[in-house]
Amino acid sequence: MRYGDKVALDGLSLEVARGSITAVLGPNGAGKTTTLETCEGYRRPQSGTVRVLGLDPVRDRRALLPRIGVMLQGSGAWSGARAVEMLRHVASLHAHPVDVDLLVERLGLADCGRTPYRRLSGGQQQRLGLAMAVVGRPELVFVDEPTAGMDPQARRDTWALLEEVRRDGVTVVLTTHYMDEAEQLADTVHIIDRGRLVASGSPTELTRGSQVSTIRLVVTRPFPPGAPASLTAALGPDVVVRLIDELSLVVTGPADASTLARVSRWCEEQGVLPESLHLGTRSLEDVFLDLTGRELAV
Ligand SMILES: Nc1ncnc2c1ncn2[C@@H]1O[C@H](COP(=O)(O)OP(=O)(O)OP(=O)(O)O)[C@@H](O)[C@H]1O
Repeated sequence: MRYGDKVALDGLSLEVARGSITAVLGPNGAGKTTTLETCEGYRRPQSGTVRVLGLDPVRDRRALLPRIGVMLQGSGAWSGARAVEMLRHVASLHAHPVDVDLLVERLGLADCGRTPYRRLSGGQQQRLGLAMAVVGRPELVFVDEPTAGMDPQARRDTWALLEEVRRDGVTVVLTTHYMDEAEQLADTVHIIDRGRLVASGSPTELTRGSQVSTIRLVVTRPFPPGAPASLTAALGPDVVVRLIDELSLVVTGPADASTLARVSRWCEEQGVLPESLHLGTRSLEDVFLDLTGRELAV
């Protein structure tokens, strides 16, 4: 898939199993939205084949549309319409919509039901967009960055709703650049970078099979200058110390109990107070870093 000379998707090949939640994970500009828009029939690829529920999304658009739900980035709603009014209207276009009041309640939109769309907060607009995508009981729903801009509680509510949708037998394809979202929700994750597929599998498949684990250290006050170098010197050459921000860093390597004890001793010597010290396995973010040499969060 190209935009003029710009290659947005390059030989991307992936499948989605019915009834699953599939996450397309990648940094900004990786090609996630283009992938969804191509599946939704908004874009026709210059080469390659796309089938959605066995149909060609461009040629068979009329047959496909009633069977899929789409949540676009930025929703596509009318700015003056009231939230619940708009949802009722979308529901009325479908043969067997879900109960609008229940959906409104479920997504915490009851308090802002009479608010015009343009006055909703970013998170409320996102939730309304999701409600409009699922209200028609689609077989398959595409959701683009469902929790972008939401506070932690709204994110968890959205995750719960997407899991509920999946329990009802609906296939969910979502894009995200939050690895915790993919880890939490997805049965299968496709990691894409610069328009190419770099890895596919369940979160467990992608993160296991390695002796490498991770220590995350969060401190209460900014690290002293030169902290990564001095911690590396204290831990030896087998580990990699990455400063995430002025209050947190990640140690990757044979992160066992003795490394944990040495990190803790280093904190004492440096006069920094740990807020948390967490030993875990590799995250999807680490997998992405291994595969591409770059951070996922950009
Ligand atoms: N209409 C367009 N015209 C030209 N280039 C485009 C257009 N839409 C996207 N691109 C480019 O194609 C590439 C893929 O963009 P896309 O929006 O699919 O990425 P994304 O992974 O969804 O990013 P984000 O997380 O920022 O939404 C990017 O380099 C982007 O700049």
